[in-house]
Amino acid sequence: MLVVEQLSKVFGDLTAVDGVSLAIPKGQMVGVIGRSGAGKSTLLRMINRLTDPTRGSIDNEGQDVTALKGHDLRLWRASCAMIFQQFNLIDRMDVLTNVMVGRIAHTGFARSMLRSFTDQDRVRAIQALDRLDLVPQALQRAGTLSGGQQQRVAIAKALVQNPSIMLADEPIASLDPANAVRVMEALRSINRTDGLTVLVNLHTLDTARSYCDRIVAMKDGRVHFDGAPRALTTEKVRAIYGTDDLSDEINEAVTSTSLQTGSCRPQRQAVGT
Ligand SMILES: Nc1ncnc2c1ncn2[C@@H]1O[C@H](COP(=O)(O)OP(=O)(O)OP(=O)(O)O)[C@@H](O)[C@H]1O
Repeated sequence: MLVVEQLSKVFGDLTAVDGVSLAIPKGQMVGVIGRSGAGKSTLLRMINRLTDPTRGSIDNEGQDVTALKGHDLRLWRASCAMIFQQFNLIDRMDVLTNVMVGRIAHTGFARSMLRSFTDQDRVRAIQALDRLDLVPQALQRAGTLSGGQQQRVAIAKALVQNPSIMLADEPIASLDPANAVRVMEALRSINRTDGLTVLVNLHTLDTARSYCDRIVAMKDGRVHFDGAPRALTTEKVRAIYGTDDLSDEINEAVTSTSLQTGSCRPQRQAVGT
């Protein structure tokens, strides 16, 4: 169980995250939604400890994450893998090496930079690429892949860290709908098959509804809704996104693009339905 209690982050005069408390059971897939600036990224960055909280606590399976330093902090960051909108790959390096760099917390920085990886690292990386249908691209330079492929390489790189939690900060925001579906399917498959806890920030309400067990909606740094997708009623959506005009759809301008995927995918929710 990942437990966040009264977590806050203050930047100067701005409270970006304001007293957020969440208890996330192992293996849950949680979508974090909300308008731009609601505090979604800051929340994920604090959980990974890329940003230090101003107040509050983070506890994972009884470990006080907020207190971690040095080697223990590096291990936490590895076990709590982060995926970003902009992939964070080294463009001129081949895909396989990019993925093996994910082993840095286990192999050490020097070996990783010298690209001195073990056969076991290579096997792990190829297995991860295989899961994401990327073995044919293993020796290609990362910068030559499509955005969707690069994001899947980033997921493979996260997988070789051997994480127990995966944090994805708007992983599909730069992708076209077809690639966005592949990335979301990959995250859900990892969640379902490996039992990894997944927290994913999304601009797309439909995507959160389609893929996540639970939706946490943030507004002005606070949790405004926390529950099952079906409990997120039109009224609640209106309040979260601040749409006053009751005849308006919760449209792309508010929730970004909508994904149409293969099965059991609800259509875009219109206000009043
Ligand atoms: N390092 C920082 N210094 C100052 N202000 C920051 C910093 N990081 C974030 N903020 C501010 O904190 C608020 C929350 O930002 P955050 O990126 O967490 O929101 P978000 O919901 O993820 O938005 P988006 O969907 O646009 O990424 C914003 O007002 C943002 O400008």
